[in-house]
Amino acid sequence: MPQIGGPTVTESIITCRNVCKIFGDNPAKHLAELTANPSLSSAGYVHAVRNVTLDVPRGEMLVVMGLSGSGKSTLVRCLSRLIDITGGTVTVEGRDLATLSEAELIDLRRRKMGMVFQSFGLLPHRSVLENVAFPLEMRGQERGTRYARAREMLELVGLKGREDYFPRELSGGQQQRVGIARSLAVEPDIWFLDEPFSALDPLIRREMQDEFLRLKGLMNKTIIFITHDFDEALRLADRIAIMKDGRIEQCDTPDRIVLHPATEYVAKFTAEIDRARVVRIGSLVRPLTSGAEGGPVQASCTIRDLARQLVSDSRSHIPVQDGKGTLLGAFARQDALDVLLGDGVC
Ligand SMILES: Nc1ncnc2c1ncn2[C@@H]1O[C@H](COP(=O)(O)OP(=O)(O)OP(=O)(O)O)[C@@H](O)[C@H]1O
Repeated sequence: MPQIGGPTVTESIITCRNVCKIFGDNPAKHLAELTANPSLSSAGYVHAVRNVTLDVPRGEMLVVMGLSGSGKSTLVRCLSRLIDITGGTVTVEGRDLATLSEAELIDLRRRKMGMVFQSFGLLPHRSVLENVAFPLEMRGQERGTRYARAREMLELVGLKGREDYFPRELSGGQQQRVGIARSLAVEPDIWFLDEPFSALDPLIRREMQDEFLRLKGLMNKTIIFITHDFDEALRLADRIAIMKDGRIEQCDTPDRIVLHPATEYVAKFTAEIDRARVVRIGSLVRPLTSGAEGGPVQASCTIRDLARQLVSDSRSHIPVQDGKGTLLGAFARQDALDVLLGDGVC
């Protein structure tokens, strides 16, 4: 079955193997004892991340979702070693983060990673312009170049004219936009974004989403993005990882998450989604049947896009082609109608 909208390059930039993060007095000792005796009580400890195994291909937009407290922020902090993991391994471009010295880690973050977290982390005694230019200063860029780039980014996030303000003079949403501008300024290979748009008003939020999609398309960035907003996730994600109690319940394309939920929890979590808006025709493609004739439809269309045609087209099987006009197979009109009408999982 073809994957629609997924990354084209499959080399992993980040890999996690059995990653655990336990908060408490002596988490490493507790993990070792727990491994020897799984029925041991964990009273006094919080298992924020449990046995997460994950490969993030270069260029992927991975969206992490889950209820509050499910471990999203902790997992993302483990991926950049902002916090040390208790068990397992995290590698970035093949380098095990646990083996890096503090200096190597800082260098890796500076050259490769950008981060936007819920707390904005702005420097209070520097102006907005200086805040955005700060990571470029750390990279040794000369003043004129870094200020020009910072101004460009501030305009992008709608803060032109506020360059000389201090963070305390801005609203929460504006401060968040400064944080986003700062992370965009360095064009990192890997972006970690923890609910970056949550304080933005809907119009700016959509513009920022578009900007992310544009940059991602242009530069093959890897983006790991936490959100509570399913619409945002569906707009942005190549894959969505759904977390519960520190575990990843399912990590899959939006199509597969809604059509084939791996667990009851994922089915419940996604129950309210209008599947016809998410599922692309490409995910229903089967080998061509002899009955599939006539004009093909595009694999990238959602079922909602084709609703009108599905109702009036009398063909039982309709051919499907990709963006280059190559015939991929056909889909059964009844399968698409089932999704459109909210009946059963295909
Ligand atoms: N520094 C810490 N010390 C102790 N417990 C922590 C710490 N940081 C996180 N936790 C706990 O780990 C669990 C996962 O927290 P985390 O912040 O990763 O969840 P989340 O899914 O990102 O939540 P939210 O959506 O509310 O941001 C929670 O039970 C939280 O209380």
